[in-house]
Amino acid sequence: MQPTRVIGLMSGTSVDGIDAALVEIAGKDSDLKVELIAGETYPYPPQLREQILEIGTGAAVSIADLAAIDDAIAHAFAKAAQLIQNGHQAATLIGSHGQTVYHRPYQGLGNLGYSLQLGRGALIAHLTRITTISNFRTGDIMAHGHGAPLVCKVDAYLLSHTQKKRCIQNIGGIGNVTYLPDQSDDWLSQIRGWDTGPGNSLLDLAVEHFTNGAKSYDENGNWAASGTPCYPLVEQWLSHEYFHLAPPKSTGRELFGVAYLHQCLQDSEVYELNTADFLATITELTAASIVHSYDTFLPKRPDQVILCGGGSRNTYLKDRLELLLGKVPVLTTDETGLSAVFKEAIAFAVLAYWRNLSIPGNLPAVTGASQEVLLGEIYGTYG
Ligand SMILES: Nc1ncnc2c1ncn2[C@@H]1O[C@H](COP(=O)(O)OP(=O)(O)OP(=O)(O)O)[C@@H](O)[C@H]1O
Ligand SMILES: CC(=O)N[C@H]1[C@@H]2OC[C@@H](O2)[C@@H](O)[C@@H]1O[C@H](C)C(=O)O
Repeated sequence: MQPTRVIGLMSGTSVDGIDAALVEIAGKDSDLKVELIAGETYPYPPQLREQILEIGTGAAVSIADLAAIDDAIAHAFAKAAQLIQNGHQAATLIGSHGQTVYHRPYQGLGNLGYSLQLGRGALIAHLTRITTISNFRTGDIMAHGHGAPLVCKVDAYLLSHTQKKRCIQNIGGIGNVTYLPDQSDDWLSQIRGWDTGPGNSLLDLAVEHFTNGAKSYDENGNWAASGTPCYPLVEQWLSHEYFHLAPPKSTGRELFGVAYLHQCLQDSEVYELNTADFLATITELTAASIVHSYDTFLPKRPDQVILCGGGSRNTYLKDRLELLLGKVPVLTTDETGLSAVFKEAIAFAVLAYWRNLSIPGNLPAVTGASQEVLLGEIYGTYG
């Protein structure tokens, strides 16, 4: 069978830009093969980014303005799809995650979750003339799932190991893990995954706060590395109920966003921390919450932790994780041959490919859904 050329498009909770991955996909499950032909991040126009962040923090918006923002995001995604194909053979399918602006996890029967991704697939298909699959989270939510994390089944087929138990840890705005047992009998049913809590979201907001918006992240963690974490504060913050909630669980900037950062700043006042110490303490919270969740919710620590997402570039954060994990080696997916920065975009290309072949994309043991379901709505093109 000829491989299928697919574009995966993703903008995550950091709202730093649109990750586009042009890939060739073949196979279905254990024979799944993905080759990255091109990967690029296209920054949002600054005004659009501001609007997205604003509505994400609960600012009032008229329906007309919401429609305009939805379309502006779809235009930016379509442009990314067109640019990534330059100089390459064209794709026949797009998997577009869209831009999450609101996520309310499942809260029990009668209260399905609600997860809103903007950048409608219908417009992306119209603008690119390529069949586009979007709205990936709704199917799982309909089946009483959280609709997140969704990358776990893709991780299973691209990153599991015959003998090693692995944690694939994404550190985006929010952190999420896929626990992959070694490929013994029944390994698929033992896969777990959940959102670990803040990834870079609080750190990015803190850097923006301290630089009056001049900087949006702590490059390589250099600023935090020049400070010292305040451990009593980390302990205090780790008592947040989210960290103690058993999976399935998911979260977003609604919980670990601006309001939470202000709480952290207030909590830190009694310790009279300087800026670097505060950043070191926030970084420590990210690292400690990840390790705390493994120790609380996994049968035992994995043999390897494999990082992906922009946070895998934060060397100080990686060092802290290594220290807290003791003997467990910490790698990045780049070292296994899968791009750490484009892994999520690649995952949505695979999820679209599966949807097109009518293969379910969710793992009920991860999202809490009552069954496997097809993920994504298909938007074709009209003449
Ligand atoms: N060199 C670097 N040093 C430190 N941090 C970095 C570096 N490069 C990227 N980052 C961090 O990674 C973030 C972007 O990560 P990523 O694109 O994986 O997030 P996302 O996909 O938006 O989020 P999510 O996975 O929650 O949806 C940036 O906001 C920044 O905090
Ligand atoms: C609602 C939403 O967009 N959630 C994202 C977010 O970013 C990281 C974490 O929270 C994760 O659960 C999810 O994205 C990844 C791609 C997922 O669904 O697997």
